[in-house]
Amino acid sequence: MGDVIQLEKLTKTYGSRRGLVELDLAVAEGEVFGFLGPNGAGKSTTIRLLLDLIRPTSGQARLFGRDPREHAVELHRRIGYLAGDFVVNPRQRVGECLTFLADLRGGVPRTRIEHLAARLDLDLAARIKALSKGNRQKVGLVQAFMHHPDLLILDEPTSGLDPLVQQTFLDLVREAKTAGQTVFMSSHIMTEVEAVADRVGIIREGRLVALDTVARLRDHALHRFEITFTGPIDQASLAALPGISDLTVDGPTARFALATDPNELIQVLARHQVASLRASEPDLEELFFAYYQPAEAAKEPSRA
Ligand SMILES: Nc1ncnc2c1ncn2[C@@H]1O[C@H](COP(=O)(O)OP(=O)(O)OP(=O)(O)O)[C@@H](O)[C@H]1O
Repeated sequence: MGDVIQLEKLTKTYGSRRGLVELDLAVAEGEVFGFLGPNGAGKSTTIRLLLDLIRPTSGQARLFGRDPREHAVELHRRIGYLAGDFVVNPRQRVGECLTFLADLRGGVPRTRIEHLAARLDLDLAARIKALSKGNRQKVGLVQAFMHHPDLLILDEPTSGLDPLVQQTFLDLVREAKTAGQTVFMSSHIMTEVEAVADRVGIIREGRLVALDTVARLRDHALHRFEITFTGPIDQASLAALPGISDLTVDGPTARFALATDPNELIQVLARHQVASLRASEPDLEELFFAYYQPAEAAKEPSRA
């Protein structure tokens, strides 16, 4: 399988302002890629460059091996795009608007639109201007998914959606993946991306600061432990464990976080009597926030 998205040293400056700095990235066919970062990190800039809505200052983007500028019409037919600031004619009814957008893409069976609208609990008869932000976002989702595009590019797709509809959205992404479609979605929420993405890129201040599979990120994330001993606690052995942080001892109970695998911890525990042990799921949100810190703070050694 080839790469659907290839970015080479993609750079965008807005006057003297940084937008995106030398982004190298490849997204494979059939992959769900989560593009994470705080507000102003450069996610929308990347997406607009991909779609040739803005032009790079230097570097290049390729979609399906083609230049988005030279092959815009052909490429846009293969893409479902949800803009971060999705806007449509407010005077239209939802159904009218979606039929119009479907016709622009060569037609979509009415049943497909009805099916997606029903799953997202979207009223096709409502006027766009009467819709809440969340319901407008649903219109954006239907138009992005309805024509079964080879590539879905979704900028903050769950923005404004209630939790139930967010779950339906995640189901749609899983179904797209099963059907072999490629998904590139931006977000500032780790948990939603973690639930569906194969790989995650974290962008901060225009630069890619982490790129890995969700599985490997999870391996590197902090595991929190709470261990109650029956005898005295050997605090020195615990404190000497590689990757340990936040160690506190409260009577017979020690609490700490571990950024490595637990093998050495197990060796320490084997020398003691343990009454109970609790380990929490690795917290990717914490890892993510470690990458989120502003550049100065990030120079401090990070637990992640
Ligand atoms: N048209 C523009 N003119 C000037 N600066 C811009 C423009 N668009 C974006 N920027 C700047 O580029 C940087 C990246 O913005 P971008 O919108 O790509 O971030 P983002 O990660 O999508 O954030 P958000 O979630 O807030 O949309 C920010 O500093 C932003 O102020």
